Amino acid sequence: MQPMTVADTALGPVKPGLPLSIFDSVHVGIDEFGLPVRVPLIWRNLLIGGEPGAGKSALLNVLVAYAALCLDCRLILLDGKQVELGQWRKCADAFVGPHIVKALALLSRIQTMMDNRYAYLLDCERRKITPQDVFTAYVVAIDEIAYYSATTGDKKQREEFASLLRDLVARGRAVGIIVIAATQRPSSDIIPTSLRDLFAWRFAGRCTNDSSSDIVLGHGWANKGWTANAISPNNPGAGLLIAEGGSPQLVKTAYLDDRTCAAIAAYAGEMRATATADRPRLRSVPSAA
Ligand SMILES: Nc1ncnc2c1ncn2[C@@H]1O[C@H](COP(=O)(O)OP(=O)(O)OP(=O)(O)O)[C@@H](O)[C@H]1O
Repeated sequence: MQPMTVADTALGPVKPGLPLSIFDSVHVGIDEFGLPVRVPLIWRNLLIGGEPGAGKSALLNVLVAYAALCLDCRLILLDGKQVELGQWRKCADAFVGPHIVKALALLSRIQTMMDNRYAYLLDCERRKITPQDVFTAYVVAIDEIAYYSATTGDKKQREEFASLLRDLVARGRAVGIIVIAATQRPSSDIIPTSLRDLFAWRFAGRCTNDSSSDIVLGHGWANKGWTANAISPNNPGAGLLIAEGGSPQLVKTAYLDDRTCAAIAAYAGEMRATATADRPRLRSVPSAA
């Protein structure tokens, strides 16, 4: 089977006739003028915050769908609810549900891989991964940070999760580890400023107040008139997107319903099985929680 192209997926424009690549920008939706909004993910991380029902998982699924169709990218999924990202589990190197011990083991392994990749780059006198590199990028998608960092397990485990996550977000970019994390609890205990500022991209779906919106976007934006609290609760998928150093932009995210996700996941799973049959995978953690 041939790798899927943009014409097949309508997920965003890349070079016609070529498979999707994580080194290209990902179509995430449209702006208030109806123009496409694209986000380059490689060498960056993305934080998604907002109240329940704001459309966080929907955006996460759009991004994971794109990544699943990229043969130059592997998937790691952590989802306390299991069903938000569960459709992509067959495309993923690892899928962890509501299991803090497995989540910690998985993040530790990724941390080791990250250190090894840096050692390799150092030996090569290089600073970051390139499209033709010996190793592929990883998208680490987490639906509900707070589940692992503030809800499940004991205090030590939650703190260890927060610390591993912070390290991956802080150091993973250059070696192709892209963290995309969502939370319905944009509060300072879950997203302290020091962690928030490590995310190059931040999307705030509707938030319950200005302060939650600022916790996702950055301090002071609400005072300047940019608050995700102003987004209608009847408009899921609408939110403010900000890139590091930029200003917020109103976006309505793309949406893939469950059937479409299932179809893309089946296609991507088959494509990956064929393409990566001879490659080692990050398989130490069993694929179900
Ligand atoms: N971009 C979109 N366009 C149209 N509808 C959307 C969009 N995003 C989300 N929705 C609708 O909103 C519903 C809730 O979205 P979603 O599950 O992504 O919210 P959430 O923020 O992840 O909620 P929770 O925090 O409770 O998991 C979806 O089932 C869908 O019907």
